[in-house]
Amino acid sequence: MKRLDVITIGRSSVDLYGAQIGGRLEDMASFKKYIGGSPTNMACGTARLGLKSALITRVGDEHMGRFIREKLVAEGVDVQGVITDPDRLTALVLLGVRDQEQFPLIFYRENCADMALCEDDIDPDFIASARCVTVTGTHLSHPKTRAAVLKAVRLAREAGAKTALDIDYRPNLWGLSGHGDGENRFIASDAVTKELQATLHLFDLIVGTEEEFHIAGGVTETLEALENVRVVSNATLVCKRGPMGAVAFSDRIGKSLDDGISGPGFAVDVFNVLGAGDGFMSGLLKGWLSDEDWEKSLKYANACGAFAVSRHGCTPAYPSWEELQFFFDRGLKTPELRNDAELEQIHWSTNRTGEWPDMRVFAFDHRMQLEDLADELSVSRDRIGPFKELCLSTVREVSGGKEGYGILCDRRLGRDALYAAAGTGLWIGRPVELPGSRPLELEIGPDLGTDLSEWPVEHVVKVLCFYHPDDDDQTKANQEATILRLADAARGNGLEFLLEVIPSKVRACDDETTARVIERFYEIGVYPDWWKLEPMKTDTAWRNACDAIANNDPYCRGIVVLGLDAPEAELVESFEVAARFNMVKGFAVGRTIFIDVARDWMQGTMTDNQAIASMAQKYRALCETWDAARKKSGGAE
Ligand SMILES: Nc1ncnc2c1ncn2[C@@H]1O[C@H](COP(=O)(O)OP(=O)(O)OP(=O)(O)O)[C@@H](O)[C@H]1O
Ligand SMILES: O=C(O)C[C@@H](O)[C@H](O)C(=O)CO
Repeated sequence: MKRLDVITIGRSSVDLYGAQIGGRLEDMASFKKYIGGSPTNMACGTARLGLKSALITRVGDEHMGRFIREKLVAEGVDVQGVITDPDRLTALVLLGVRDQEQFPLIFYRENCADMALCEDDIDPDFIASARCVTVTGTHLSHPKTRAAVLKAVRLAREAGAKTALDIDYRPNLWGLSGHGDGENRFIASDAVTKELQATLHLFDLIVGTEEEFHIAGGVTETLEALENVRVVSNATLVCKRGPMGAVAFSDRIGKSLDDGISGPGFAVDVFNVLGAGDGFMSGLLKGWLSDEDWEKSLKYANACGAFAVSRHGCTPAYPSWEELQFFFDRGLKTPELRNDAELEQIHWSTNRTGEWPDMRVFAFDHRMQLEDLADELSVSRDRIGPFKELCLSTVREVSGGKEGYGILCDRRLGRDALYAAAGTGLWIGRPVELPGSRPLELEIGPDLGTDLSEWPVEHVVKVLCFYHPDDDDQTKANQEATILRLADAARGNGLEFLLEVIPSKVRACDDETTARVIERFYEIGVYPDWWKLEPMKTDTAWRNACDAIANNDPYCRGIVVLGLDAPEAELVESFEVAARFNMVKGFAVGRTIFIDVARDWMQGTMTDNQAIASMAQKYRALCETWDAARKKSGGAE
């Protein structure tokens, strides 16, 4: 049994995708940053479909190289074969969606890292660990990279693995056109045909568009080109036909393209054609390597290609396996897949990266309470920011760099702590509500989307709403509209969303109350990544709440229990009940940890180190209590 299903090999880049649609690249004002490059896209696309994938490439020893590596890891791609080149820069691609057909594109690949890939980079043991090696055409364009790729293919064949080629013809990358012509997909060239034909016998599967078979076959008539390829290769040939889907020829090429095994395309609205081929190949590999027949493999491939054309970006568009199944089961509802709310929710929640099975969150996003305290003590409110930095130091000391810890911190008073926490591995939630407001008002805005567009993607949008299902209709409608707008803005900016509800501050609650709140928010279309719920006293109340979430959003990340300034003994008791439910991932507690310390430190009767030590002791004790409660429950439900 081999460890890996597929190794893809070749180029990797950062795709800087124009955020505006329908304009010239000259006029793009902002760019979204994605991983890119055909084999990189395929490694990610196949991993999403559940294959064990790896990539062989080179990236630069800088931020963009690290971005590619980290993103691949997050997507579940094995990066053993991703080499950091000490001298060269990671490749970049700048591109835009001009219209449904055109995507002006500039390759920044002068002497780039992935073109330094060489034979020594190919480790025979690594190649032997995979069931398939997949190559894309660009790296056949240069003697050094070609030697590396062909070594990998040869080793794969010797080890009994399958081999696949996506012709992936980019004339610009064969030196046939200038910098301004990156999007050109076909320039006839005998030299390219010759290079390609010399390798085609090495593959079991060859995939290309009609134009790509034209370059491989050396003629611009598709059937004749396929025949020419068949002369030099026994591979199954899969010819992509855009909206018409694709056709596979396992042996003889017939008299018409329809004589092959045809897989029809899906009738979707075209938003962005670039990257469809890599999505297609991901689906095809999933089918082929799962021993599905060509009909089924083409169905996977065409669906993945359709997802790609109907969304922004290449890899961000590709579906997860759960999403693909859902699409096949439910069927196409609207040709604009990116506007299919049900599908988008599954896309978002099943492709979200990072795991948070344990959440030990120190919440110090309090604003009103700390301002009141400073005023009461007649000390400057300027002391609050530095105090929040001590809170952050406390978390870092207790976590010791381990996973499963986090903070809730605001920007208005806690900017330095908030910024310092980025990139440390902590989970970071950031509040947006106007403290104490009811009906809910937000501290950001009024144009939420613009405000959130400035947030780092690792910040989770946290909102606290004092909401009770028995509120009057006006209050409910008002609060729901605000939450809905916020949830949309968070999603639109690629940010996770945490919804905290505290019904008990409004009126009496029973075992159904929290579950009713949860049901209502799903009913209006709010799907929080996280729920922050107050401690409930009974198993029944927790079970009702967890069921309400599981029934509406099986992919929800989970719940954190809040503290409400409860004494430690009470928290311990509430943790024990909550920890019996697997959906509860941990706690987010604040004042129980910091309020006494804040008072002493602000008055000047406690040093920084004493403050950290005292808070660390309380926070650590809570972490231990949570861990013990979790362990005792045995993760029961
Ligand atoms: N308009 C469309 N409607 C539905 N599906 C499409 C459409 N265009 C492409 N696809 C799907 O994507 C597959 C690949 O598309 P295409 O032939 O454009 O690949 P490509 O040119 O290799 O893409 P890339 O831009 O990644 O190089 C098609 O075979 C089909 O399954
Ligand atoms: O190579 C391109 O056309 C641009 C890439 O950056 C993109 O990610 C891609 O490889 C699409 O096939």
